Amino acid sequence: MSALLETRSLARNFGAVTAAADIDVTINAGEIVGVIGSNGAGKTTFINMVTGYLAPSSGEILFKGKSIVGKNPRQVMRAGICRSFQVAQLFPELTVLDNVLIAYGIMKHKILPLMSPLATKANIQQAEQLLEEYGITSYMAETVVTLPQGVRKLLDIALAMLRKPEILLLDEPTSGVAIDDKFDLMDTVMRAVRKSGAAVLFVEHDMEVIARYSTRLIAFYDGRVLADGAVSDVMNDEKVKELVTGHHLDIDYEQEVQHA
Ligand SMILES: Nc1ncnc2c1ncn2[C@@H]1O[C@H](COP(=O)(O)OP(=O)(O)OP(=O)(O)O)[C@@H](O)[C@H]1O
Repeated sequence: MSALLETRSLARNFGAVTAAADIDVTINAGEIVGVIGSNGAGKTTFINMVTGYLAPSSGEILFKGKSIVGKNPRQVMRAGICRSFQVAQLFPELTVLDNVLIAYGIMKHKILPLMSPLATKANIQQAEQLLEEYGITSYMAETVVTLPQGVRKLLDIALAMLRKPEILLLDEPTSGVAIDDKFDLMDTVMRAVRKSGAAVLFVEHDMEVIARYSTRLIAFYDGRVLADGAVSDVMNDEKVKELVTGHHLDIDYEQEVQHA
């Protein structure tokens, strides 16, 4: 079976700073790949390169066997790779409904159709369905700026899922979300992901979230892949413990994964 996404010797420098070096990562259909790494390890740089927001200095990115290096973010998105951001990319002064309608408008017409109305009955119905799937219908009339962080994150991810991507890349989906709400948010996202069949790569600092939802784990350190494999193997890797997670954690990763 050929990989859905494959990077080969992917690298990116910013002047003298090596943000990514020699990154060989493969994602297969249906995988839920967690990514960990301390601040500055290169996780966002990796996502930015794969989604066309940042040009690699060298290396290759293959999606279903074809190079996507040089494609812009919109082309990558249309090809089937969508993403969310550490800080949700939404129109903060507009309502949740308006944000969804604009996303639909851009998706259907490629550019925002200024002359044709977005708020048609059919579009609103579709938007309501989407918001219902993510459990945020009650926020429909609220402006984004007033939303709790978890709802913003869900909305951002819901909009990324609109295009029915084959791969969804999530950059810290639970950052800034209250501890009690993290699992609810991830349960909602994973339910939608399972329904769509998309593969997921998600960057996450919360090890309990990683342990519960990942089917595989990659640890980044200093712009490189330090370890890649089964969650329990990576978490028990001595280098990962020393350089990424520290020795203090006491989570039974086997148990967590089995019960996710
Ligand atoms: N636009 C940029 N210009 C200069 N240096 C950058 C730029 N973007 C990232 N870097 C540097 O590249 C390295 C990797 O950064 P990156 O944001 O990918 O790390 P990260 O693992 O996502 O960190 P965090 O967990 O803090 O988000 C860091 O040293 C960072 O300072």
